[in-house]
Amino acid sequence: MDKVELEKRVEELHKLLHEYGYAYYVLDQPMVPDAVYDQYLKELLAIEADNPDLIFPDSPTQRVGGNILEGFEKVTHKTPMLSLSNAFNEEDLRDFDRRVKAVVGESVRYVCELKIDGLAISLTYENGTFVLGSTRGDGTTGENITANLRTIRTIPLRLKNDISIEVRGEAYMPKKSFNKLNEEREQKGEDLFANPRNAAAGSLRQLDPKIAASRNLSIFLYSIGGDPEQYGLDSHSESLDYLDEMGLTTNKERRVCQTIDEVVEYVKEWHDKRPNLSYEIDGIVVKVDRFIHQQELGFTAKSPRWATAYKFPAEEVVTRLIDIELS
Ligand SMILES: NC(=O)c1c(N)nc(OC2CCCC2)nc1O[C@@H]1CCC[C@@H]1O
Repeated sequence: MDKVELEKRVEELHKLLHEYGYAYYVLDQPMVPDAVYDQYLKELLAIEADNPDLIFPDSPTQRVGGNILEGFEKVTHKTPMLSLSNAFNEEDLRDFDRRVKAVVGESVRYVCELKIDGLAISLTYENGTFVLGSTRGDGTTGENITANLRTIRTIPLRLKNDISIEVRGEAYMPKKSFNKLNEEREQKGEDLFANPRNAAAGSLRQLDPKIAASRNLSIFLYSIGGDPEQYGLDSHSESLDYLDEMGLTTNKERRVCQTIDEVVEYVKEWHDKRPNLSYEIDGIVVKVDRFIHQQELGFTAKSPRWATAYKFPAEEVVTRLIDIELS
């Protein structure tokens, strides 16, 4: 093939492999057998080996970087990554609802989301390509962990549309991966991670991306940084559907609630269903849905007045650490 035909073939292989990867990792519905995926990947690797100028940052071959970093650069977030006020019981939720209605009136609508117990991160895409990933840090300044985030298969290296957008979410380690990792560490006499959140944070702080790649991390995205209305969106629930359309992963258990009674119902339902989840949650996040209402409510110094986190009590499990000490 001449150069032009090679470029065309590389573009075709990118498109195929991104589509197969999305179906496999995000939808959990493989489109082709692994052997077919591997064969296309091998073809792309061979073309890239002979034509390094055809290696692009969003190539599926560029997920696990080669070199080990010296350290992490600092990243200043364009808009601060806020924290959440807490609610500990039904009364706190109803107080939140009263405070919200005092400002925006009776027609307020909420979105409830599972509160993923992981590490808050930010992803920046330019013209559809993933260019920067960082930790929340202190809310204003985080660490550049792009190389490690590229290894997370549910983070697309290229969006469905060539938009520029910053999105925020929670990177997490599924319970099964956490237990398997601790079993391996126990075999090797290494100290254990206390919980999946620490394991995810520890994995994303590795300077060698190969280690992060081996930890089977995943992610749920839950908000757009900056002004979501620039994408023609009027509410938080719409923005989550928009992220889905872009090929980003959001948590499908979310629910739009027309009243605080429905919110209370959702909280009770997930308090009972929590142990069956394949990942850990530490509560429910309740957000006012319409952006005009969010703007009327505004922020305190560190968290929005239009959102709160209902915290579940710590899960009643005897941790493996105690098991080991007693054995
Ligand atoms: N952990 C979560 O699942 C979660 C969520 N589903 N939604 C938000 O909304 C942000 C945006 C407005 C203020 C907080 N934050 C979440 O986690 C935050 C990140 C930093 C502190 C909380 O853990």
